[in-house]
Amino acid sequence: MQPSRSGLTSPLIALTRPPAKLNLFLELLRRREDGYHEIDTIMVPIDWSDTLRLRRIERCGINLSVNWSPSIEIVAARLGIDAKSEPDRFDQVLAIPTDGRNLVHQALGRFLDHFDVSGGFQCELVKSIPAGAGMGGASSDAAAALRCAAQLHGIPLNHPDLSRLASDLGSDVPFFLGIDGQSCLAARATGRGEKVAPIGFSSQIDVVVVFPAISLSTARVYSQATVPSDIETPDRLIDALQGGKLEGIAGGILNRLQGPALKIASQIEEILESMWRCGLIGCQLTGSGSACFGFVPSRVDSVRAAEWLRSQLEPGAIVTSARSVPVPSLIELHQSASH
Ligand SMILES: C[C@](O)(CO)[C@H](O)COP(=O)(O)OP(=O)(O)OC[C@H]1O[C@@H](n2ccc(N)nc2=O)[C@H](O)[C@@H]1O
Ligand SMILES: Nc1ncnc2c1ncn2[C@@H]1O[C@H](COP(=O)(O)OP(=O)(O)OP(=O)(O)O)[C@@H](O)[C@H]1O
Repeated sequence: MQPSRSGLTSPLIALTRPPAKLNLFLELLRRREDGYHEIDTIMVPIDWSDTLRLRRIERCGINLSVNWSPSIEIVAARLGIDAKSEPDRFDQVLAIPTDGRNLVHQALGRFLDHFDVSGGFQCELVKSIPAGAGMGGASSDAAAALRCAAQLHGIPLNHPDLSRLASDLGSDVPFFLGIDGQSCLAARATGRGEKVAPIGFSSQIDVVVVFPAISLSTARVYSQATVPSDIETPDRLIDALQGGKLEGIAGGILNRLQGPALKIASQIEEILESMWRCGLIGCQLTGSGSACFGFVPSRVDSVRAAEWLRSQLEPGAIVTSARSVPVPSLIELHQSASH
């Protein structure tokens, strides 16, 4: 803790903005005995992000608050969900737990146990990334919580135990944690997704992302999927990413979970059709869905395409222009105003 002007100590707040991810490529290699699938996936983080603030407290345990940005009412209105007439749908899409069901709560609990540190954490999470969207929001929040907790306790961010904790929390969490503190704009993940290797790639990618107001369960989508007999590799996509050629990137994408997700939620097909009609290229579902993305050549194009799609799809979907950013997200340290 840092001494304040009054001579008393004032707790530090760690602030970070956990990004969402898009799966540009996702192939299923094998179904394992433990129910997971061996996958080969290429992920890019994007600047559609949540905000997480963490501080140490003397009291044991975790105190987590979750709010939506700009507010739950505004997000619900954009999604066309009415809390009074559709309470179940409202809860399914917008209710985010603040207890041990939240991956941030689990991450911080495991951190406290594993490193056997005293006290607890107070955490404020502001959600912007939709849940059950295939954008890895919960996983990114969990990785951010682990990194902020380590930072506040003076544990090196490349401590190998953090990777183990991340992998135990979920298959997508290690990607957001970063590899040995290196920053990367794209990575290939194998195993069940926990073995992450950065891809040497320095350009930025501009996309439009549409969340169609449906939360899909990752386990359910995987359970409907079939491992193909002809397995594809992401080599063409990796070459195109390294060459910075948009047409090549759009031509190399694949998502083996798109078929099963569309079977569960056929309305995603209409969203993809609108995206193609709008002139986006390489339109595809991300992860286990329900969000979809398409590429554009520049930021100006993504803003323009997002505006047009918004006029067609909102309310009923959230349309956002986004750009690739590096993982892990930066951590800012601030002195808390009160203590
Ligand atoms: C779809 C992706 O987001 C693509 O990046 C990930 O593969 C999912 O990662 P995640 O949300 O972190 O998933 P986990 O929490 O590890 O697993 C949730 C459930 O999804 C299924 N699952 C997940 C990952 C994987 N490689 N194979 C699976 O079959 C399992 O039924 C598992 O019980
Ligand atoms: N921090 C969190 N943010 C959002 N959802 C959370 C969080 N912690 C737990 N959840 C629960 O997890 C589920 C969705 O998680 P998540 O947002 O990771 O799904 P997803 O976007 O489909 O991600 P993935 O790509 O990993 O499958 C919801 O049921 C939600 O209630």
